[in-house]
Amino acid sequence: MNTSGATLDPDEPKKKLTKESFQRGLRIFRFTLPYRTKFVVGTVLLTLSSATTMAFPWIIGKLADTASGHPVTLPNGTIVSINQIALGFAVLILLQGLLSFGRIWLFTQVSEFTVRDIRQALYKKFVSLPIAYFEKNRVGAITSRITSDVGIIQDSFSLTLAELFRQVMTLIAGITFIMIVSVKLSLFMLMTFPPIVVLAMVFGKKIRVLARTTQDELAKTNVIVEETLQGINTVKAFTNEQFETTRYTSSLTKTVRAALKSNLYRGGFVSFVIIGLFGGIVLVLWRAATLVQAGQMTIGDLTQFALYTMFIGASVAGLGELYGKVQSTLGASERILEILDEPSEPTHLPRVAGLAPLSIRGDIDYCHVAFRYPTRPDLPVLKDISFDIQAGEKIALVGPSGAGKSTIVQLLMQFYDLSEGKILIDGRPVSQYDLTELRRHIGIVPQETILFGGSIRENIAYGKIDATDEEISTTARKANAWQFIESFPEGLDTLVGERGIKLSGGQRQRIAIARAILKNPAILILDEATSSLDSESEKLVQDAMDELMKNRTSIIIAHRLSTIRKVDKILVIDGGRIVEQGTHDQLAHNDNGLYANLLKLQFELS
Ligand SMILES: Nc1ncnc2c1ncn2[C@@H]1O[C@H](COP(=O)(O)OP(=O)(O)OP(=O)(O)O)[C@@H](O)[C@H]1O
Repeated sequence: MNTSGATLDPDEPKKKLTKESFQRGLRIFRFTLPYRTKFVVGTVLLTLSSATTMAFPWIIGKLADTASGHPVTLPNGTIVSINQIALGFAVLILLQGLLSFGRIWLFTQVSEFTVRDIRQALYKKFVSLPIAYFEKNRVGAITSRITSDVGIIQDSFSLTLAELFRQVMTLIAGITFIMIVSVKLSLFMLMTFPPIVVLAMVFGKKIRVLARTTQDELAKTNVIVEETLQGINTVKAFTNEQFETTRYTSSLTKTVRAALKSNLYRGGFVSFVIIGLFGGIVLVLWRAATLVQAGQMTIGDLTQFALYTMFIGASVAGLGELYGKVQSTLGASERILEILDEPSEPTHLPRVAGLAPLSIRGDIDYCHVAFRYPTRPDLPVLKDISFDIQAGEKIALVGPSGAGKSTIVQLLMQFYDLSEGKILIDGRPVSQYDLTELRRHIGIVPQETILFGGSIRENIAYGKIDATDEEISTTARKANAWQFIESFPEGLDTLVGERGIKLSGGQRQRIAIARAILKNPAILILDEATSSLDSESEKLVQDAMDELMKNRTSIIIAHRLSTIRKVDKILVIDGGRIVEQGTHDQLAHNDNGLYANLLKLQFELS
């Protein structure tokens, strides 16, 4: 392991090779089933090409014998000349080239198609997992499943498997051949192997531990880069460039120290392999030479023996490396399968055939709802929340930060299961609705509008994927967005930049409103932005929201109390409970009430 980071996987300890992990890991092979014909033909080609390679030392031996006066005689008595052997050799090499090409082409196809299918299955699984899953797992760790883990599987289908197969074949065939050539010499040679293998395993283990330390250190340096670049404004605002550079440098130094230590052992290992392996070969050759001298072996046999011994040596060394790769592959495949086995949300995408489209009036009823987030089970966020909204009514949730307002509306979307109580829509518990159908009828304008990196047109059409241009422009007008869209030279085709950074906050909000208008939901959730806009944008956004709320059941999470004077009912939330409810006028006159206090506070602030 060097510091290139190419094999960086900080969270992923390699799996121990056990029977269970092997069996579990092999389940990834079900993805190759559709391409099994290609896989089988590829394996046949691989077998043949390995067999041709194994014939090389044999032919070279025969050439040496013919040259030294021991020609090959066919069963019918014909003597084979050097030219004929060389011609046969050339044909074999040609064949080997063609077989290798076929094998690589077929295995590449199998690996590319399989990996595409695994990525597809993973992505489909990601988007269908419940929100709670993403809160329990870091997004970086999840995305590395679809990138680095799948990459490891790809390597293993295109290279590792073939290599493993070839090395094992080489080892078996090599040992068989040298046994045929000279049993005595083979036993002598094989005796030198066990000590080398045992020492190599001890070395290998130490190197793995050190390589992992290097990976961990490297991961830490990457975290610093990521953190500081994401928060570059904060770094600059606090003039901490020098501090961060020093922090990064000291982390880099640790990485380099770890990498050097790891590579010291690695270098030692390589020189040990060279000395051990080649030393062994020299020892065997010395023994073989004495046998030739004593007339117990021909020069051809000696040549064959030496070449097969080198093949065996190379395959033993190769298998050591492959062992590590097989471990990584099994680990990666287990992690991928773990995600694929996660239970999805019970959505029905696309729509179930024959299911009548759901129509919703928009009556909402919260009955004694209590809730704790799955990631923080000891913190009751909502306690006994009960209220009802008639279809078409508008209600506002107000209260201090962290009171539980956003949580209340998230539960309506069924992003989490309730801890206690129930929520009814049109008199039916939300849990009984088809999740996809239900969410189709709920629109949301979130506090922080996240736009996707495409054009304004695509971002508005996110509310209705098949919307026509006509519908998009009408909607943009209703959302008070048309004016600024028109002022851009590229109009609807203007690209909004990553997460919409090329637009102002007010413009982003109006796009989000347009999106929601296009979706045309029966129930609407408006999570008011906390950051205030200038009064002109504020008015534009407010008017757009009013347009959006027409004829829909609307829940507004309000931060600016001035915007909710006209709503039918205000619920004041504090500490996960409804502490007051009523119209603006009723609550404003309750002098000791929280609402009246909040109102006073905002008045003073403004
Ligand atoms: N995904 C989450 N996992 C765990 N706890 C959460 C999660 N989201 C919110 N909380 C906690 O739940 C409580 C209520 O949060 P919520 O976002 O509902 O408050 P809010 O009233 O909407 O606040 P604000 O006005 O600041 O948006 C807070 O204590 C918060 O820390």
